Amino acid sequence: MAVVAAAAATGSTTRSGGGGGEGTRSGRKKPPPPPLQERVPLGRRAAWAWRLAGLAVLLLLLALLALRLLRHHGGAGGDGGVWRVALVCEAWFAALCALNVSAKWSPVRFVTRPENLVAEGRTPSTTAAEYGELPAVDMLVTTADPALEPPLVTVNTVLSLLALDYPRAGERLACYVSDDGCSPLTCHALREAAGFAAAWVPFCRRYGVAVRAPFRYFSSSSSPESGGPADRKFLDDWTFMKDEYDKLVRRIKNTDERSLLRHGGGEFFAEFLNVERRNHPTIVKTRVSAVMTNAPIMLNMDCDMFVNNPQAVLHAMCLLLGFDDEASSGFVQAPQRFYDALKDDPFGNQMECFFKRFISGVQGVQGAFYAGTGCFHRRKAVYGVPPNFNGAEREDTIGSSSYKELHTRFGNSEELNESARNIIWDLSSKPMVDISSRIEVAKAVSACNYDIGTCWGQEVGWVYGSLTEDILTGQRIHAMGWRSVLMVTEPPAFMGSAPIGGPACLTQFKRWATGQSEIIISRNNPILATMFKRLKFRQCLAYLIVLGWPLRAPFELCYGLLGPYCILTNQSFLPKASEDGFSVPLALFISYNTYNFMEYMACGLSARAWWNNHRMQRIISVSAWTLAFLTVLLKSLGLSETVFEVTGKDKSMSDDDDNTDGADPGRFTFDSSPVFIPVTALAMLNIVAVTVGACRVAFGTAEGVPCAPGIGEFMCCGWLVLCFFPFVRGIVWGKGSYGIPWSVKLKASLLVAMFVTFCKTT
Ligand SMILES: O=c1ccn([C@@H]2O[C@H](COP(=O)(O)OP(=O)(O)O[C@H]3O[C@H](CO)[C@@H](O)[C@H](O)[C@H]3O)[C@@H](O)[C@H]2O)c(=O)[nH]1
Repeated sequence: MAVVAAAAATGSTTRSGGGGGEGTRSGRKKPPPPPLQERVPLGRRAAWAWRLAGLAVLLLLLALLALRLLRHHGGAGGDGGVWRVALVCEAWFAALCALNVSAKWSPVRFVTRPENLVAEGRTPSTTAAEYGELPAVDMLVTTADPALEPPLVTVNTVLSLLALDYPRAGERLACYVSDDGCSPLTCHALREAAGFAAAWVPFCRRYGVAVRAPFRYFSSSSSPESGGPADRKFLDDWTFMKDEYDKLVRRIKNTDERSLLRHGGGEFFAEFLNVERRNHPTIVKTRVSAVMTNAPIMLNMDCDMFVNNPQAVLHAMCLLLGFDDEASSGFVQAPQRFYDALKDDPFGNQMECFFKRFISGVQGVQGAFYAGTGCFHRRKAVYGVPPNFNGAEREDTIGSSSYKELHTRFGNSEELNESARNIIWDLSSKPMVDISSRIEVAKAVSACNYDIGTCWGQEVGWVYGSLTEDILTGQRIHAMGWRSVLMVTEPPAFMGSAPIGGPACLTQFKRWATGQSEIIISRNNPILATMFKRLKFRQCLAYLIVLGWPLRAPFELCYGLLGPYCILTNQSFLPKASEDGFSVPLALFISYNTYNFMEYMACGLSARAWWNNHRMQRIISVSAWTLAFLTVLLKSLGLSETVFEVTGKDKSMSDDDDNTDGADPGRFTFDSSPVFIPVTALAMLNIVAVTVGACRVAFGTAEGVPCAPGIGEFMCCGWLVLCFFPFVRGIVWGKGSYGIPWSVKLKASLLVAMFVTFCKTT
């Protein structure tokens, strides 16, 4: 792992201590300060309408379960076996639905008032001192692979962070970049960017630039809007900055990695070159920044997430400082938003409805989940300190039990222990005169074996043991008794790139699901955290929904197989149209989809976005979640290991010629990965089943064999064929990356043949 520590905006290498104060307070009586945030619950009527709609779907699911229990022989044409399988799957769906109703029961949002951070009577544009003592923030950017994450992407993120609006930003904001790829190119690019930042940051602040990632700023208009002589200076500055940025881009692109290695990649890079790459989040995000700047607040960013709202930190401060009780905001998470997002979310990965409906609901319980990027943490929460920890334990003198405890928790570095003590007991640290004097200490604490015999990775720092370390770490913070807040701003605080294309999207979903299953089967699962710690019961239920994604795979797969199985074996698992019970599954199908559709409408999304997300849910559960489920099963048997496959970021930024392939970026693409086999097989199977069923309807009666499956089974198969349409197209007429490779088709056909044989023998 390589670490580059970049001093903040003005290039200053000094900073004051990170006092976590809530502004200066004088002794004389003053009216209460204006609020920094406002809690806005959903209107009563709207809230009840959603609750009742959710309950209606749940009741219909329960009615279907009751129907199955009453008619356990499966009605006409059923052998009872398929009804029992359907009963188990539907019981699972009902449980999930109940969890969802609970999670969305009391949605809340918070409105932030950064203008009130300024002392009364002043305008937001006044000098830094008028903001009082706002806490320092360490901003931590991670990158891992210079090929998948071009250095220019990281550079833009860093530049946008350095240019944030914050009082005394030069002293109070520090930016760290960790590179698990140990790339000299990334290191070199950052050093080049540091020079550019010296001009870029003042330019952004002087002209109030809205988006401070240069690639976005300069791409939004080919020339600045100017209205006359008054803008002449701006025009000159703009042209200068554009030229400088173009030069920076050229310098970064034209750098040859070998020559960098020959001539040495810079002293910081050399210093950290030998540090092992593993468990980057805890090592770099917490330990290195702790011994250097030790800000009480930490902002975590993926390398492709640039600042889209220059006041993002001020908004976050409203939520970190604006509650009477610090426990209300252990961390503040901004929703993930994506720039140049494809229209109507064809890959179902923009998660707008998820954040607006589900996370807003969870916010009414114990708070938003930690989503890995765009999150402001209190450092003490990351250190595993419970909220309002008071100082009965303040005996921090050498030799006392708390001193020994610090060593056990944080390891043997005196500097790290001192910084931890300052954070835990809210003491202000001495100003850091020269952060470069801490290089040796930083190297010592960044060693992977520094963890041994300490609580790092378990009770302190980011938690090890899952590919989704973000959810796990957030859950641990909640289990300490902290709450969290979703920070919704206009414009959105941060923006990143969402992967496009089938392989990248399904790989990401598979990785997430693998990490989630790792949590659920471990001793870190939310049920234990509720039983033995302070995770609220309903928050635990909300965690179970998300962590249980991969566990849904076997149920969805079984349910998806029931339709074809019944048609192929001439049975039914749903009541016939002529039977009384038919109205129950029909009403369920209509009400579930209407409820879901209305959620998308309420979020201001299109009908197409709803359909794309619905379709992708079916595809993901059968493909990515099924594979994740199997991966974790093999891992728990000791037969395989899980690996973090990094998501490719926006290459168009650094590789202009690379983007010629994407004629239709919204169209599903394929490769020979095993993740495509299950859906391909299921798509084929459903087509076979519908064809066989149609033949039986047409010719079966003439031969005296009545057709047992009814309209329900045909609808199930037809619906799945519609959901899997991108695969059907890929099987039948897709060309190049739009077509499913023969190897996948062959393996899928083999599975279909096996299933049909199985149907024949039963
Ligand atoms: O060994 C590694 C692997 C990844 N990363 C960085 O981690 C971040 C997230 O990786 P990415 O491949 O972009 O994963 P995503 O699925 O897009 O990220 C989401 O999911 C991750 C796992 O839950 C979280 O860590 C992220 O913050 C969250 O945005 C990126 O900046 C990477 O450079 C490393 O630093 N070291």
